[in-house]
Amino acid sequence: MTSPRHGASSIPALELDGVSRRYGKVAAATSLDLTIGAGELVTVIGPSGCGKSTMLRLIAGLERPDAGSITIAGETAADRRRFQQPERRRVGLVFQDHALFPNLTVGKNVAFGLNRTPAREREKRVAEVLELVRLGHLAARYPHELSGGEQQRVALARALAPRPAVVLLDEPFSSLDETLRGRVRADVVAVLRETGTTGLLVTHDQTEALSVGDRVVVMRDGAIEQVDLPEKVFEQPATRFVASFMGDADFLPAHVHNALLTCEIGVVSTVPGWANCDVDVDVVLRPHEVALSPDPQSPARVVSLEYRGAFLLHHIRLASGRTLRSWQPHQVRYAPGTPVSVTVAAGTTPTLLAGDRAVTAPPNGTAGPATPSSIPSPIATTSR
Ligand SMILES: Nc1ncnc2c1ncn2[C@@H]1O[C@H](COP(=O)(O)OP(=O)(O)OP(=O)(O)O)[C@@H](O)[C@H]1O
Repeated sequence: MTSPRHGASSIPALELDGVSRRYGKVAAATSLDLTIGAGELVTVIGPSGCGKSTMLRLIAGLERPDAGSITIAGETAADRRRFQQPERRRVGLVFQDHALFPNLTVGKNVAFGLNRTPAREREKRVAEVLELVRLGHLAARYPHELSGGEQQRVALARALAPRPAVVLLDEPFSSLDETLRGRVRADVVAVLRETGTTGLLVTHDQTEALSVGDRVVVMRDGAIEQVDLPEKVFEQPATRFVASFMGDADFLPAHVHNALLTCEIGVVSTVPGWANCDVDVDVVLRPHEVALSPDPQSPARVVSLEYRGAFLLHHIRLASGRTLRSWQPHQVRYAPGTPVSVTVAAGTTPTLLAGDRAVTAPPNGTAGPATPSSIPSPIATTSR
């Protein structure tokens, strides 16, 4: 979703500038740079231990950065000299485990962060945010009398009540079962969007990261690998790691010569700006970009099938022994052992890698700008 957000102001809701944090030998955050506009919803994803929670804890003021600065709605929250305590930061928190006070009613839980607000105004605000999450009728209940999804909506209401500049959500849906998860996610995202709230949401789920975020932050080993629109992160990954982490990806050694990208399965595409070069790269191919057709002459073989519900993932071994994966619809099922010709699907604009980084110009810089042009129609590229 990339809809423009109302309530947007020109002051970023959040700015991280060179933020670093170590725990002994572990670099949990390394020179993080990130600017989030008011009203934006940004998702953060990366392998376990890559520093996602550390980033949120630094923003919330639960950790001090070793270096760099954090600015929330134009106010310095942390830098070399200053450190604002968590309760003074305009940040709301929503965790996986809801973290509601069990001995307080829903209404009192939501009122908790409003202790400096006059009583009448506090009551009004509690009623308002509970209405927003459609739980006004449950204000007198205790947390244990609510479902998991309702508890998470209360946690969101509590986070929103003091009108924070940014809400940090740390895997807010991961304790919910699959069915409930989708519903609660839709509810929470709708509330964030309706209220124009800026959000930073950590998730382990790639589909969630891509579908919920206006932009996606991909982290690895304490550093940000890429911050981009969801479609860019998926279709134009900046690194080999992002390509393989955000969805299935296979890599084949390839060569660009006279603006033609070729690899073991034949001509992949043209690369217009690479006219004068002769370079080795790797090409990234995702299963939906790999087309198959039975061909008794081909040395490529289907080695196994994986039923993925919406499609059948075919694992193919090429003549070199390298493997590729190809999505096929249900009615197409090539049994293991079937010889198949392998081509790149029409319209594919593949990512090229030099080493571990994506390149859009020849690595040696000898030619002009270059993005592989998509293939207008299938090119006969039987793997031999
Ligand atoms: N208080 C701490 N003391 C020492 N090491 C820590 C501390 N907190 C985090 N770490 C380490 O810092 C690194 C980043 O941890 P962090 O919890 O931020 O990762 P994460 O991406 O949120 O992981 P997960 O997805 O598993 O929750 C890890 O190596 C972790 O072991």
